[in-house]
Amino acid sequence: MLLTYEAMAEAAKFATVWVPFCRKHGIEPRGPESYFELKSHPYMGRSQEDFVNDRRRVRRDYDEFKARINGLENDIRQRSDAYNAARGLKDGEPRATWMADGTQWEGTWVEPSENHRKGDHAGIVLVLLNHPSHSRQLGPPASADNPLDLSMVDVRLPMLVYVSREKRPGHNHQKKAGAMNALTRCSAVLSNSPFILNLDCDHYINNSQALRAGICFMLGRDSDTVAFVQFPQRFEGVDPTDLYANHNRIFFDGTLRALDGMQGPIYVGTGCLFRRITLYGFDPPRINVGGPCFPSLGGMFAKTKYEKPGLELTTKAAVAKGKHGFLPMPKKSYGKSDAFADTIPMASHPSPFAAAAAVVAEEATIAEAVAVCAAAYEKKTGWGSDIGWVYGTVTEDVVTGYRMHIKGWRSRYCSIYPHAFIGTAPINLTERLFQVLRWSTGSLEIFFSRNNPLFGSTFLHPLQRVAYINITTYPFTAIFLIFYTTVPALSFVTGHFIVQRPTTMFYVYLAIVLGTLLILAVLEVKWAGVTVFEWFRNGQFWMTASCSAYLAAVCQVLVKVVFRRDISFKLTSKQPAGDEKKDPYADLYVVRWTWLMVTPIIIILVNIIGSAVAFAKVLDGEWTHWLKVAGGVFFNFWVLFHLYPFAKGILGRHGKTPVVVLVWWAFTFVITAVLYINIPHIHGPGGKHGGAIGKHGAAHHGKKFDGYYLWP
Ligand SMILES: O=c1ccn([C@@H]2O[C@H](COP(=O)(O)OP(=O)(O)O[C@H]3O[C@H](CO)[C@@H](O)[C@H](O)[C@H]3O)[C@@H](O)[C@H]2O)c(=O)[nH]1
Ligand SMILES: [Mn+2]
Repeated sequence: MLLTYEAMAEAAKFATVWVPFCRKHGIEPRGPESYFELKSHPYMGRSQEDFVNDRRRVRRDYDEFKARINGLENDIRQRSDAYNAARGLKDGEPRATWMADGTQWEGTWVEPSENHRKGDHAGIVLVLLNHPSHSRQLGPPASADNPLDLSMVDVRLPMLVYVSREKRPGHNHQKKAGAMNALTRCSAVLSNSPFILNLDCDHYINNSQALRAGICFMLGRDSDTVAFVQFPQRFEGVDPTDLYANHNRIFFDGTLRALDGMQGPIYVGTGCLFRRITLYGFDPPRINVGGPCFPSLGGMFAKTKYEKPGLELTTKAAVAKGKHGFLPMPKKSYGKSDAFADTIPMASHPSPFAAAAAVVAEEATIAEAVAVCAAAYEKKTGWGSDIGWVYGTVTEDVVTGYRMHIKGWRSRYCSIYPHAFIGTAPINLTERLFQVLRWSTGSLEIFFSRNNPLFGSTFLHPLQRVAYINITTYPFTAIFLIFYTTVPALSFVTGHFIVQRPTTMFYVYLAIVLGTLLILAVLEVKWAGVTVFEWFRNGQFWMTASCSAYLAAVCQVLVKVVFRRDISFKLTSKQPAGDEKKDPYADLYVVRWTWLMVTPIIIILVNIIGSAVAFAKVLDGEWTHWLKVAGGVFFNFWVLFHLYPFAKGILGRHGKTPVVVLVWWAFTFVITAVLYINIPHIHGPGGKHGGAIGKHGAAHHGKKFDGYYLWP
């Protein structure tokens, strides 16, 4: 979109002031919006006058910059109208969108028309900021049109390029994975940096040292086997009590960190630093996937399989094979561009900086960059299967990292404070459920693909394989969970119990399961630094997601596997443009109905009704051993406790009042109990008076007292 391009152009212009200002005064965070919103006193410990003046000046520039951005949409429209009017367009002729320099925009037009609409437009590569020089470049001293004294500050800016890949109807553009692959080729031609940082569009850099921290894991001793460095995802804009566990603390601070002790964390799609050549399908120079916990276990495979592979162009073997001969895949799997293939040996040089000749973005280079973004570029190549981000699943991240791990590459986890990157998360229940539906569907898609971790190569650390099996099968927990959360409550209504009289084995089994859970909980809270409250939130949302989204994912993927139907998805909606000043969490209380909500609602009802019936049966004298019933009722309440955030969510604005959910639940409970007691035919003939009449009733009676246990 032209709007994106012009916004980037404005940002590039503002950066010439902002970046030197940040370097001069050590500003943190580097996002101007977050920086100017800081509550803490910004003057502390800084040489007063110079800083205050600079800050005031930059603040003004920033406000003007924001105003210009907000006006862009209008500017573009007016400018285009003027150009179109000057051209004397007739009715029905397409109304072009015009760039500021008086040329027609090659991408999507404000009024879409042929070749200029979403999914049907040319590829565009526009260089906003060119390569910086290799050496330091000091700025000018203060002057009339440049009030900041930058004579002691390096004013270089990194290269900045706008890329929009070609889109044509009838081509599968492979969503994000396809976008990343096009960008990878494009950047290879333009700059070919040996490392690639990947961030989602809803993320920003919050700690200017993040890149340096990540690179340490790539350049350190013995680090040449590290394929990528994954940072935990952190979010802002999440409601303070994190109703739907958007922060995902257990996953980021427990699971990912634990994986660091084996072969390394999985790739989660954003906040990840890649070694470029791993994306091209290269093998690691050595296999040393042991990690600190189980070195011998991981290292038992072919430790010396690769003695210094021919990664360097300069080795005799590589020279003998020729420039392209040493690629891990036949040259044609990389596509038609020779210019792109030529960049690969450079990127794989062990000391890339020594080898990198300064690339200059001139016309021929840019034409090549456009060519590698063509819609048909990947036809009959290895892109999306053996090279680059992997296609065929909506969670391209997990499978892309997996394919590196099975080659024997390692990955590292890098958590720093202040958080490296910050993104946004969907706080609306429906959005959140759909997000989890997408993740769980994607995971299952991997399980039912050629990338099933059961069959991955033996270079995969054994425990890492277990982790990958977990990551690709977890949605199946839905089936068991639905059973656990409904059958015990239903047993109260029907009077049939699965476990009639608990055996010793039953108790032993129960103790083992509970003990394991407890150990896990202690580990997670003590060692991952997750608070008990966050731990409960994670449990609560796990149950909500499992009985709704996971279940739907299982059904969806089974349909895909059996009927070969493709699954389509929409993006997680970004923060709504509502009145954020009034209530930043307004979206939390918006109720948007979806089928995903049906199962949790049924489970809530079943559990309330189950406990109410049990209660009524005791009151009624039908069951006399009420203490035994209490165990089962407690279990029902335990289920309800987990679904509390969900219940709050579906009540919308009413859910804002804390007790409202409980009032509803109590109401349902009482109504059910009263109905049960007063409508005799519900509980069978003669039930009210001890049920001595029918054979049927009596037969039940004896058993009921023993068996409220339902935990198989
Ligand atoms: O056609 C597409 C779709 C998505 N994206 C990018 O993908 C990102 C992730 O999409 P989002 O809607 O924000 O989904 P989330 O659920 O927040 O994403 C998480 O889960 C995804 C896997 O399902 C990963 O790809 C993401 O990196 C990870 O943050 C977006 O920011 C875009 O940058 C594209 O470039 N093209
Ligand atoms: Mn996102």
